Amino acid sequence: MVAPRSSIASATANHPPLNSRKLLRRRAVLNRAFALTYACAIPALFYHHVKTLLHPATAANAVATLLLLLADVVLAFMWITSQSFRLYPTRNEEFPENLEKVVAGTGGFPALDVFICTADPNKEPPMGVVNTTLSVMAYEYPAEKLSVYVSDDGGSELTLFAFMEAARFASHWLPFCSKRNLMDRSPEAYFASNRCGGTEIDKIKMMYESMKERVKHVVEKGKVAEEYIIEDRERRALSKWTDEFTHQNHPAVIEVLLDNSKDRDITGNVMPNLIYLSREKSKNVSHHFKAGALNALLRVSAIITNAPIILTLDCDMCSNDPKTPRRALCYLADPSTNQSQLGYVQFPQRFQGINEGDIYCGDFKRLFQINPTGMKNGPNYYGTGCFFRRRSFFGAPSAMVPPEIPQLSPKHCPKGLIQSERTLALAQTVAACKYEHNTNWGHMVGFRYGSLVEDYYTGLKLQCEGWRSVFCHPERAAFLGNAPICLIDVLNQNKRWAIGLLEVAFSKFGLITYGIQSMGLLMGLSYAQYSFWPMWSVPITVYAFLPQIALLNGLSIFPKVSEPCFLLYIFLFLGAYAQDLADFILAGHNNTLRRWWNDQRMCLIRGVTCYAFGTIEYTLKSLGITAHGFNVTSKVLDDEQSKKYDKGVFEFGAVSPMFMVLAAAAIINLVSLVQGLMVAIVRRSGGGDAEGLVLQILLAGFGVVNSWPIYEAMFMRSDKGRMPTKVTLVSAFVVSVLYTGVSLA
Ligand SMILES: O=c1ccn([C@@H]2O[C@H](COP(=O)(O)OP(=O)(O)O[C@H]3O[C@H](CO)[C@@H](O)[C@H](O)[C@H]3O)[C@@H](O)[C@H]2O)c(=O)[nH]1
Ligand SMILES: [Mn+2]
Repeated sequence: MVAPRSSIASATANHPPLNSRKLLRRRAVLNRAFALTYACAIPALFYHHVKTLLHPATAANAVATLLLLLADVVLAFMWITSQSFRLYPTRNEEFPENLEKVVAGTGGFPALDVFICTADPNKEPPMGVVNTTLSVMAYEYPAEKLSVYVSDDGGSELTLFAFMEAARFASHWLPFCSKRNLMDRSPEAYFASNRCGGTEIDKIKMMYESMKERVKHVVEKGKVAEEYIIEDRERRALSKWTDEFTHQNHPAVIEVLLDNSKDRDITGNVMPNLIYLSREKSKNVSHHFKAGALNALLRVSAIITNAPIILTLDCDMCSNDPKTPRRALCYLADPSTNQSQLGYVQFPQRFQGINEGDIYCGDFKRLFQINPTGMKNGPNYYGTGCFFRRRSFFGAPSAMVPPEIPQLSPKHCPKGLIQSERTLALAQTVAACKYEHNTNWGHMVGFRYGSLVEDYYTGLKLQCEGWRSVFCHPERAAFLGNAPICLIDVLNQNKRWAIGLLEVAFSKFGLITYGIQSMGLLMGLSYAQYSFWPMWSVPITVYAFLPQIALLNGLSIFPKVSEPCFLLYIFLFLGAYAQDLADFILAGHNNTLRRWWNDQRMCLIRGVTCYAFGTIEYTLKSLGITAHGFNVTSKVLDDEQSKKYDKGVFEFGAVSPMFMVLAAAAIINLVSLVQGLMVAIVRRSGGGDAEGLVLQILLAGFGVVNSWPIYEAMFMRSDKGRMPTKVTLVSAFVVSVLYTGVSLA
């Protein structure tokens, strides 16, 4: 990529520009000035802590200061690493209208292989996967260059059946989309916007509904009934599901559902390839979750089409703009950028169906939209919505690591029909579960193994090898996915991320020194910010409990109002919050104050729940005590839950230890606020002063305001989503034990 100096457009004498990259100067200057000021305040805080530690008033004060010091060290570390996202804020722009002219000179559009992963027909309804698939098959891209591969880790005949139906429907749907020049090319999204009228629309809508009905029926029955099977080849494919076939133990299944060398849509036009793959599974062989699925896709697609460009998608990430591949090519096919180093183009994860206030921070704006604009060598990989150069999976830009057989090399040109016996037999071999034994797959080649966040880990390794990336963030979302709408699902997803990030943090590649050496200071810090992300649990937990317990005991642990350090605390707190708010508002897309407030609340909630529990689970796993897997997030939309979510009501309902800690934090903040205010009033009326308690009272007040939905769920609601009584009782008990324990000490 071009260096981020000022605005640089990619035009040369020979062709019009395809992209430009602009440094946001004013924002950069403001961020840098603020960073400098803040950086002076942090040592002052540590000076204050050390001074207190050297002359503590009581033993309790010494312990409290030590814990505060620990919390503040982590906060300072997080602050330093987060600056790496703020010093070079940039904005990229693409000019897809110029693309055709440019690629015409270089042999036309490159072939594109799309990978879609699904893992469980119960949590990921096949109709959802079908919609994602249809939306990308309908891309405005030469159909003879486009192949869509669906990986089914659930090994489910139900999913295969849904795709047989989808292949038939596609022959009507694709010409319908291009004739009407639709933007929404996922049928569900298109019909949901209620466009009725016109016999043609009614006809195709009926066709879609009847397909949906059949798939729904088959999924409900859990079996494909004979009457649903139309062609012989479908019967043959489905007959692979014998009694011995289970999702953990089965041979590889590869079905070419559409073949662009012969299949045509109803208007006689070529259709893209559509290939179903369920890699071989055996209980005794580790399959490396999604990374394993993607590597199987890399190999099988290499044998069949071997396109130089690859798009990876999660099963719920529908295309929302048919021109997206062209946008990605504005970078990947730009003759004026340094082609030999650009590894991937990442689009942000954006979501549909988020409620108005975004109560669970489903948007993850900082992670998916704000931070990537500031990463110097380009964003990390987010697992979905990312266009890769196939070559980037085979070693550094300058030193290719060849695969074990030449047919898998990115340089290889597959010959012959994609359905020839030889091709399919080789594809079957590379989809075998033992195929990777004694090869470089997962380590030097392909998506990387060893972390539950295979996306983050793979991006890190690619960038360490010298690949660069680009963040492409058009106004209209390129893809739209589903965010979980139930608090426990959100927390479990984030817990999985926390565990995966720690797996990277404590590997050789997670070391900050390694990152800095390979990618430079700022990129090293950016990646460190993420891999140590779960450490947020330390300061958040300390600040959620410690000052409050001290307040309950009338113990002052922060400076008095009249001391200069009081202002220091106020500046550090308000400064960080104000900057976060400014970043949020400037990022656009539903940037309301309310959303920001809910976003910061979720940070606090995650701090005492999933980050803390993720750290514990990671530790237990490292000690060999427990094991953990990839717990797929449910994409099923329960009607009642959706309604509640749309109203912005928090959903607790589950008896989870995470909720116990959360409830305990909420209770202790409330109780300590009340007690603190009473103590302050008593002291003042007795002629004394309560200046030393002011910061603690303010903090408890902040905790209480943030905990409002938790109090409601504990004391004011009677619906299924309220906090289970058991959780409330256990946490109240924990708080009283803490209180008595500390007051006795
Ligand atoms: O063994 C597995 C497990 C998962 N998946 C697929 O992986 C995708 C992501 O799974 P999901 O449960 O939706 O996880 P999220 O936490 O929502 O996903 C985020 O985090 C993951 C890493 O934990 C990344 O892989 C994703 O791209 C990223 O969107 C889905 O399409 C699954 O079907 C598989 O193919 N095989
Ligand atoms: Mn997901």
